[in-house]
Amino acid sequence: MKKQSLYLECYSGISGDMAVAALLDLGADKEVLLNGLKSLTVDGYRIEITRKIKNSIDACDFNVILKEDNHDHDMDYLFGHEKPGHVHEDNGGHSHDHFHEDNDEHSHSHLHEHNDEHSHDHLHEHNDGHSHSHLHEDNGGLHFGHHEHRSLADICTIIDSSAITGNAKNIAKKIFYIIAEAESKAHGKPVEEVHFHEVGATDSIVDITAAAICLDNLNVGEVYISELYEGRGQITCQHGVLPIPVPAVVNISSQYNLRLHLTQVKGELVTPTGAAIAAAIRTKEELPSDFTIKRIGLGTGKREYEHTSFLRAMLIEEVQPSQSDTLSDTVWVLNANIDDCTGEALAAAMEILLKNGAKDVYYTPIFMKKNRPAYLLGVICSEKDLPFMEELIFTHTTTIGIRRQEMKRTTLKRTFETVVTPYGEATVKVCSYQNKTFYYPEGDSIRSLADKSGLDYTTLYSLVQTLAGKASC
Ligand SMILES: O=C([S-])c1cc(C(=O)S)c[n+]([C@@H]2O[C@H](COP(=O)(O)O)[C@@H](O)[C@H]2O)c1
Ligand code: NI
Repeated sequence: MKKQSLYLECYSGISGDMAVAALLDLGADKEVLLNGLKSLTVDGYRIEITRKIKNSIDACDFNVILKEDNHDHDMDYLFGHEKPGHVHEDNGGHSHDHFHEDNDEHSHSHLHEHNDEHSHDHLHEHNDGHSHSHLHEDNGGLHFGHHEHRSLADICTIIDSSAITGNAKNIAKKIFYIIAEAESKAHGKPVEEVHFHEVGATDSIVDITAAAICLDNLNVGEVYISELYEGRGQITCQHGVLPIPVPAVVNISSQYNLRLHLTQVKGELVTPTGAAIAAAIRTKEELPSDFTIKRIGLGTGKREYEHTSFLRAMLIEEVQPSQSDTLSDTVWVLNANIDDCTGEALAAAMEILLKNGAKDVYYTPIFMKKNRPAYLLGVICSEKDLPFMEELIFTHTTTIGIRRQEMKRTTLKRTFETVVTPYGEATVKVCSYQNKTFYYPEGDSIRSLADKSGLDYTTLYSLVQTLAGKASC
């Protein structure tokens, strides 16, 4: 039986904890996850898996609750900020979420909007006195109290010495490698010298390993990821104030060709860990045009936004091509309004464009500025041919500007058949749609039969169409 595929719909962004929660909700085995995490040589935390209602939508919530004395977070605490999505447990043993609603004046969220009247200046004060780089300078550089400075090699050792499956280990290490690569680029250090703070802390190791265990456990075939919806503004982390998307997210998106979609939401919707998970697990870029949804999982984030924020994971089954009459793809449409080119030159340009791969070329008579009768040139082409088509238009017409637009296209699948008539052979295009079959004789074929036979085009067209229909019965 064909494996089901995973589709992650990141319309509220993606973070490590959202990914784990969505995969658990999708059916990943909780016991396998908890046993796998227990085998990691990291401690000072506990896991909480609960349900949460967000804007009346029920979703799964995955929480890594750090014990107060966990050294990884000494400095976060001192700075008064947190990694997104994780809570500290105070000495009294009860946890408190640092991600309160915006209107909570005691909010300790490290998400800092400069135009937000509830901003917390104490986060900035540290910028003056301390470097916030998460990179550890070995000689005389700044150290963050008892913060652990884990390198990629340290983290790989932790993962390798755990009891999780080989595949889960590889996924977890790949995610960390992608983050290390992005951090290395952001801070100008070789990958081996990147020392993680926030993203190497206990909760990140747990989030990333948990995502890897869950994905492995779901045993999916392909993995599709939607565009990553990202917010805007600035965020304060150990580096100080960073623009959103943060450098690590931008680097990962660029390196792994993840599509970002910028929204008007204030705040960080895509974290480096979330982007790295997306980059590491995606196996195919284009979501199949036809699929059925077998199961849905929703994972919440910890931050509160106006929109209902969750990561939606779906187990999907592609509808096999034979079951569908149509194909879906993307084409580009180029346009230029031309008022100063001769008809002869325009005809030649059309021929050149068609000869060089344009799917279609057309002219529409228009009236344009200054009451000028003119032509609108339209060229349909594939993405790969786009630069060459533009070159040909600039070279062979007088236009000095070309508009372009990407368009989704649905086409009927077609086959070509040869029909034998008393006057020679003709080619017929055959398409099926909703249980009906259509026969479209090729125009050039009919014209050549008309030339040979002396019969008119319409008579020959219906003859060929009838013969094609009969032949297929
Ligand atoms: O600590 C590191 S390495 C770090 C680097 C960057 C860069 O963009 S560079 C950003 N951040 C921010 O820290 C938190 C935690 O991210 P997780 O992926 O671990 O959830 C987040 O706000 C990042 O933007 C940290
Ligand atoms: Ni960084």
